[in-house]
Amino acid sequence: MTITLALPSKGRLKEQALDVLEKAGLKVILPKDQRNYRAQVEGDSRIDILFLSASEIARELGYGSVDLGVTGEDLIRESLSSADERVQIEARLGFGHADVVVAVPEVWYDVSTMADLDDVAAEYRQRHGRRMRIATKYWRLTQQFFSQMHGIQVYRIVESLGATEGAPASGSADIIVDITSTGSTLQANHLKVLEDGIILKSEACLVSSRRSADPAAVAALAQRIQAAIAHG
Ligand SMILES: Nc1ncnc2c1ncn2[C@@H]1O[C@H](COP(=O)(O)OP(=O)(O)OP(=O)(O)O)[C@@H](O)[C@H]1O
Ligand SMILES: O=P(O)(O)OC[C@H]1O[C@H](OP(=O)(O)OP(=O)(O)O)[C@H](O)[C@@H]1O
Repeated sequence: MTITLALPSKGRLKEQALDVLEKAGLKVILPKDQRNYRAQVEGDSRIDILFLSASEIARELGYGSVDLGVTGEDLIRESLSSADERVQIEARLGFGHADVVVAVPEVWYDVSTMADLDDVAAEYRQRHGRRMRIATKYWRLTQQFFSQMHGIQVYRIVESLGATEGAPASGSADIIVDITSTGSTLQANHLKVLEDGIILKSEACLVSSRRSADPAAVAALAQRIQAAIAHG
């Protein structure tokens, strides 16, 4: 039986994911044709490597169609309901660090906490004739954080698939929930993170599916990678 291990096909997580595997003695033989999304590990035919986008990896782990994968924790928690019942985080990999945060315009001088934002949201309709709008691609994390954790119910999510930080200035939303690492994109767009507005501190993780057909083999492979990380 083979194990399917999914790796990011592009973007910021790809190279470091390959490096981690190499440290564990798993050298991925990259296909000559960049559009071929399958690969093998040198000297080990029991592992099938599949290159997918980081968010697809999260979804496929949830379905159980891949056994093990490397992706951001933000994408795991956003893409899967009851994530902990469907997947297990086997290791935090020490790269791809980024926080999912609530940010508001810097000029909202009276707003520095979620409690302040709750006050604003409550008054918003009266003042502006509509609900406060939040631009994000993180629907699930936003709803959990606002509604369940902070009891804020009066808002509307405006889906944003890119350049989210530009939404308040362009007028398509009032505030945002997005990922930040250096903070420079927020700063350039005159947005500030609320003091208690960190929803999730994310990093790249090695994640296993709880629906795998061969849990013992998956656990053994995960452990091999964990051991390599532990030994630097
Ligand atoms: N500065 C950053 N901005 C965005 N994502 C970051 C940053 N630093 C680390 N990450 C992590 O990288 C992930 C995005 O990875 P990548 O850029 O490869 O994906 P993508 O091309 O946006 O993926 P997809 O096509 O699946 O949406 C984020 O979800 C997060 O876990
Ligand atoms: O805090 P910072 O270091 O400024 O990083 C945060 C920004 O980086 C990402 O966008 P990116 O430009 O990489 O494009 P993306 O939307 O395709 O991820 C992310 O969506 C933020 O906008």
